[in-house]
Amino acid sequence: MPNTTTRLRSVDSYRATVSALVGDLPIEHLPVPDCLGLVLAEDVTAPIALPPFDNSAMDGYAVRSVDVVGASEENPVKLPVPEDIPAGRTDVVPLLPGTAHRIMTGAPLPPGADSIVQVELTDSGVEQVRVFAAVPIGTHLRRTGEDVREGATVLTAGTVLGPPQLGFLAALGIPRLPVRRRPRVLILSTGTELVEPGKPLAHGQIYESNSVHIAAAVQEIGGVAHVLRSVPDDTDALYETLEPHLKEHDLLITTGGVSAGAYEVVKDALTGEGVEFVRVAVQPGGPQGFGTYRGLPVLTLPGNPVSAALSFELFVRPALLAALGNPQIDRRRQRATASSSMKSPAGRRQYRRGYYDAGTVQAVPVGGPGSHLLAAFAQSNCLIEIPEDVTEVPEGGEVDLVMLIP
Ligand SMILES: Nc1nc2c(c(=O)[nH]1)N[C@H]1C(S)=C(S)[C@@H](COP(=O)(O)OP(=O)(O)OC[C@H]3O[C@@H](n4cnc5c(N)ncnc54)[C@H](O)[C@@H]3O)O[C@H]1N2
Ligand code: MOO
Repeated sequence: MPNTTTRLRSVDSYRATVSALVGDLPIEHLPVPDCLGLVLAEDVTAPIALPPFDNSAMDGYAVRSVDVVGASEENPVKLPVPEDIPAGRTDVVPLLPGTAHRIMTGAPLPPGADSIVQVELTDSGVEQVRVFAAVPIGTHLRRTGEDVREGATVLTAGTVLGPPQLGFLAALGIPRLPVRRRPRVLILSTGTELVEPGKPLAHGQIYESNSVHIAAAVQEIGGVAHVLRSVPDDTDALYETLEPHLKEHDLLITTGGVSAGAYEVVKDALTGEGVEFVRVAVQPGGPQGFGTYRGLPVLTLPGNPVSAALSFELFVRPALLAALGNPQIDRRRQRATASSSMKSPAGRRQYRRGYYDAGTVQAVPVGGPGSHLLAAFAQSNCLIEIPEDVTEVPEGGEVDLVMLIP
């Protein structure tokens, strides 16, 4: 009897299943430059103040403001210049009343000085200097702790580390950061018809593309992708290919071989080996599998390229982001009006590829619902989400979008 009674899992419950399978990644202390895109696992306090010492914001002369009162082009004030203080000078050279030290940007302010006269307002003298303008106290000074006080909490756990955060933490002299380890994801495509790009295609063969998409998507969220050579529809080939790699990874993602045909290599190889095959109420992306194969968490995605990509987007991406400690696991959403009508199967949440036009606030469906339409996906900037209980969206109807761009 045909198996038409398999219970469909809801999108939300399957998301939770995948997140629980992936779990949290362990915390490790990584060199700051290696942390781009990772997430702080603990709060960071400032080990030093920034700036760490009072210093000059300009190339010029450190003076006491009272010594240059009344200075002008016509009546310059002449001061002897006993010291030159380039940036990086570490000894302390106090300023005596009635003198000026030549000083460069970033050099420590000499005790006794309270202002900087920038070089453009002087004759640039070396032994002595003529100052052509008065400066109020505090001119062109950068004060200790003005940016950060020593001991202050400067970034909190959950902060995503981009270039500004990494540069700032380096400025504090912090060499390593507590972050959750990058997920190491093993990727295996299956299908006898698959050929590596660059090689000739025979009739009936296609280029393997799922692993390229999935690996890029893993890397985009901070993971490390390890792509295996694709395997034909042969369970022994699948076991042998996986065997050497089961230990050093956090997750295995396979694509293909999970539906109802005669050669379902992933289903055949992993049924009874800790992997459960289910159907999710989503289109594309219905046939899914999850479990643990010999200690390694596994997600088996359907082979159709858009189905595999959407499965990653809907289930794997949020799970990996959560595993990394990222508080922002969902894409930005947007309301829009549909530029044309769309049909959707009853009881399934459909994701159509779309183009969101911010000017007209319209969502334009790109291509049809078919899960082989790769060009349409590549030309999209959003997914149009059609809920389970909606079978038709009329032209001009309101839709929710999942934005694929920031
Ligand atoms: N009788 C039924 N047939 C199908 C059903 C079903 O319920 N009953 N479900 C359909 C749905 S929905 C999907 S999705 C696919 C999933 O099938 P598989 O996971 O077994 O995937 P394959 O059959 O191996 O491949 C499907 C399709 O995708 C191409 N493909 C596969 N891997 C790659 C790759 N790495 N790169 C590029 N393209 C790939 C493959 O050539 C096929 O065209 O099953 C439906 N059928
Ligand atoms: O549900 Mo399949 O994943 O449409 O293509």
